Amino acid sequence: MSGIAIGVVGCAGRMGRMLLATIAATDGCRVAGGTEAPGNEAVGQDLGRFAGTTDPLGILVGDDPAALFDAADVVIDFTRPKATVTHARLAAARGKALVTGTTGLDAGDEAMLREAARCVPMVYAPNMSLGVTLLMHLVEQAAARLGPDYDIEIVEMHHRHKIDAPSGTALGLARAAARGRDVSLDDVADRGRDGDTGPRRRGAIGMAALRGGDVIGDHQVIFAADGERLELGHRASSRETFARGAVTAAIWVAGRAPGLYDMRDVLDLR
Ligand SMILES: NC(=O)C1=CN([C@@H]2O[C@H](COP(=O)(O)OP(=O)(O)OC[C@H]3O[C@@H](n4cnc5c(N)ncnc54)[C@H](OP(=O)(O)O)[C@@H]3O)[C@@H](O)[C@H]2O)C=CC1
Ligand SMILES: O=C(O)C1=N[C@H](C(=O)O)C[C@H](O)C1
Repeated sequence: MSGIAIGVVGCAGRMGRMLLATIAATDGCRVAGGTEAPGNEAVGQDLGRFAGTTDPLGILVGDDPAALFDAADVVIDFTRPKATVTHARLAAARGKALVTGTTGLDAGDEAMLREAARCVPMVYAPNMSLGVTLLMHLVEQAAARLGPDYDIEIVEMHHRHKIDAPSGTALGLARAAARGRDVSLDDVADRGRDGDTGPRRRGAIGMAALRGGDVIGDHQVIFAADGERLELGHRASSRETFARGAVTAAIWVAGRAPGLYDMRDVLDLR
């Protein structure tokens, strides 16, 4: 069979299903298989059910990620932080490329990803859409030009099922703004205000998270000064935009040198 063989871990999830459908519809690649954790009711069912194809794909959902890594050239992971760390270790052990869009990883999880990426190529990005990748670039430039008289606030809204806050994208945008100002985000982040907060700290980068309904992903970055406000934003109206970015990343990363890449590398926006 021809084309890059792409496996999907977490293939029955919201992004997993969209990824299967996108791989099946994209020239130059094919579905190598998919997994869910042992005990998940999707295990043993035909992948076509989750890809939304009219015909079965003839591949069953598995629960053994090592077998999937062996069958694939690249694996895409949109799961949970601890599962992502396991998958990154497996990628390194099996010598296969990994694309991961999972958010909510802590500093230790990210250190594990960097370690695994010493052995294999890996793309890790909190938002795989072209629009958000460009937005991060624009936010960095705006933050560099406007300086600390412009208070930076980031507002995000997502569906009621989302389990991490602020979103990975909001943190990525905050990091981009901090880069633009040449400061460390850890020193200036203000991740949610409540109660007797006192006045705003000069130079702080604020983040606020809203949750509700079926919102796929809205992000707004506000630069508020005396007399004016600049607002840069993005609204995702379909998960397809993330899936297309992830499949583009999978095709791009296959056969690259080991290293930890992000969507700026994939889309040549460095
Ligand atoms: N970078 C980007 O562009 C985007 C990133 N995301 C991120 O992707 C992640 C997933 O989002 P979403 O698809 O909405 O979430 P879902 O909960 O719908 O999907 C996650 C899937 O992974 C499964 N899973 C959990 N643990 C394992 C494991 N060990 N092995 C295999 N499968 C496992 C879950 O199963 P179970 O339900 O049984 O736990 C579930 O089916 C989140 O972190 C989200 O923030 C989302 C959209 C875009
Ligand atoms: O959980 C989601 O749905 C999304 N998560 C990502 C994030 O945390 O930034 C990206 C996207 O906004 C959808």
